Amino acid sequence: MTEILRVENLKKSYDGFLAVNGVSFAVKQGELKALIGPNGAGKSTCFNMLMGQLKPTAGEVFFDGARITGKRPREIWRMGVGRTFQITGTYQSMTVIENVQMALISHHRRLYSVLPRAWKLYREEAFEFLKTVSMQDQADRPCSILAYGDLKRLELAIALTHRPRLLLMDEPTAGMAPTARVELMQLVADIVSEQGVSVLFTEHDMDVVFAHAHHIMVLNRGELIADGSAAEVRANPQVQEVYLGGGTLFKEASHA
Ligand SMILES: Nc1ncnc2c1ncn2[C@@H]1O[C@H](COP(=O)(O)OP(=O)(O)OP(=O)(O)O)[C@@H](O)[C@H]1O
Repeated sequence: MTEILRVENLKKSYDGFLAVNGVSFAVKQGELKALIGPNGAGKSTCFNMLMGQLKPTAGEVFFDGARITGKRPREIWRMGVGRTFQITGTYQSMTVIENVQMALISHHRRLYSVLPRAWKLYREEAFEFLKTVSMQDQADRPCSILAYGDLKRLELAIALTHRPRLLLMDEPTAGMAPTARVELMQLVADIVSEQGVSVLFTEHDMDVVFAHAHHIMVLNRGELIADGSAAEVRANPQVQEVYLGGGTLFKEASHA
């Protein structure tokens, strides 16, 4: 499989404190890969460097073979790296489909020229994206009355309008009920297998991680201590040591 993302010896220092310390890994095309680790391990710092929000202290990031280290977020996004956030960023005053239409208008770079007739544009295309996340029945509902899980699905549809080849998802299921979490990640897994998009996600819910990720990376105190299949990661003594306190990894591992 082709590599879509390559990270080499990435480091981030905050006033001398190495929050990310020499992290190297790759994400392949069509891969659903998780980055896990205890609180403060450096996951968000890592993500923010991949997306251009933070400048690395050292190291390199390549997307589809092109060096993207130090590029601005918008430039990286334009190249085909999408992102979803922990806090959803939809326009509450608009309907579901209008939010997707707005994203499509932005994708086609037509924001200012089309505003007077914006609500007629890309409606059919927007509807197709809503179908991808099974929200076509909610197209004309205002976003302000959506359930949280539906907002997350809408956010996913919005991220897909930019046709990313790599999607970075920072705790996609945070704040959701357990059943809704598994459903959302099943949807992401379906999109990965149907569209060949790659997804890298951080997640605290081990049910979600071990049920869906093709490969799992474990970060601890800024260093990558494991990168492999679910079975390999569970069997890793260093990972076991890190998770022994919370025990979450092993609770889920026992009925997988
Ligand atoms: N702007 C900052 N200035 C100084 N230290 C920071 C800054 N941002 C993060 N840190 C520290 O860097 C370390 C890694 O933080 P980071 O938020 O990347 O971890 P995380 O794995 O995403 O944690 P969580 O799972 O709690 O979100 C932590 O010790 C944190 O306190």
